[in-house]
Amino acid sequence: MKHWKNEVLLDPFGAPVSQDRIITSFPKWYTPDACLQLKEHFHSRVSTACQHRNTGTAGLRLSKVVVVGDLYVGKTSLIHSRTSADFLTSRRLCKNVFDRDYKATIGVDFEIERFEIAGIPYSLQIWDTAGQEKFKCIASAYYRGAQVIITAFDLTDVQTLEHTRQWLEDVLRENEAGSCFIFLVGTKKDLLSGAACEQAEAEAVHLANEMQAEYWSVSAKTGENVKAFFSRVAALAFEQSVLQDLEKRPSTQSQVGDGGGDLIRIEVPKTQEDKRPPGLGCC
Ligand SMILES: Nc1nc2c(ncn2[C@@H]2O[C@H](COP(=O)(O)OP(=O)(O)OP(=O)(O)O)[C@@H](O)[C@H]2O)c(=O)[nH]1
Ligand SMILES: [Mg+2]
Repeated sequence: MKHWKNEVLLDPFGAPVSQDRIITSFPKWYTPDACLQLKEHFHSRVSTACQHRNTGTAGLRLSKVVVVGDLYVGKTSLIHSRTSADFLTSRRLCKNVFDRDYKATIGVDFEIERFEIAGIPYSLQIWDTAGQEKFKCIASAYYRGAQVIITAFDLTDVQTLEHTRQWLEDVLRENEAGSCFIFLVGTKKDLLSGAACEQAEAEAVHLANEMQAEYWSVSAKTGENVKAFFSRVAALAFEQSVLQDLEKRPSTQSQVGDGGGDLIRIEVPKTQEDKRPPGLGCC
């Protein structure tokens, strides 16, 4: 059983999240050719636990997301971007401001992104790392305890795609094998179209399968797929957290109830299939 090393509990009575961070149904993948899970609904045990407000500490926890990739690929812009057709005025995912000029990240930075998933508050702690070689040793000190790894590359620069393999290896070295959800994200989709875009995506999907990663193409400039992508990340991480919380309860039987009145008891299956880390080979 994995316990997230950076586990931090949040105030359950924080301010409500904005409407667009409310996730009620399981968000879909970008392409079925490179996705972590092809299902369209939350796991039945997770749905039941959410309905009965019996998600344990999962709803109070921060899940760590580490974003890596070459310099200038657009990691910071992706983290801060939200859907908007206006590059200048688009509200950022976390900060609600936008700066079109390049400002290299120095070492690391992080943002907390709050969601409400199936009625339960849930937060991602998104670590934005520097792509510049000279900051690598600082950034790598923060790789440990990642539940999600996002390896980003620039769709217009094939070299940055080739480097994602090394970035992933570096993060995986600091984490338990098979314990992380891995995403490969092609950025700056607005700069490519037609055959060039299809070609870049095909190469990325191929690599994503080798990396056992889920593939997404996004644009921080137009906001295309940004919200859908982070919703997908949040939902997968949330579901895994709830399932782990249910599993780590004292017996193999979990109580599902609202803390008062009658309780329904459900069997928590303990099959090999059930224990497999959901980040790998689920398609
Ligand atoms: N056209 C376009 N430009 C983008 C997009 N995303 C980022 N950029 C630009 O790409 C440049 C680099 O973006 P950053 O987000 O700072 O890149 P980074 O990966 O964080 O770079 P480091 O912090 O040095 O590792 C900036 O000038 C952004 O405005 C995008 O979706 N489309
Ligand atoms: Mg940056």
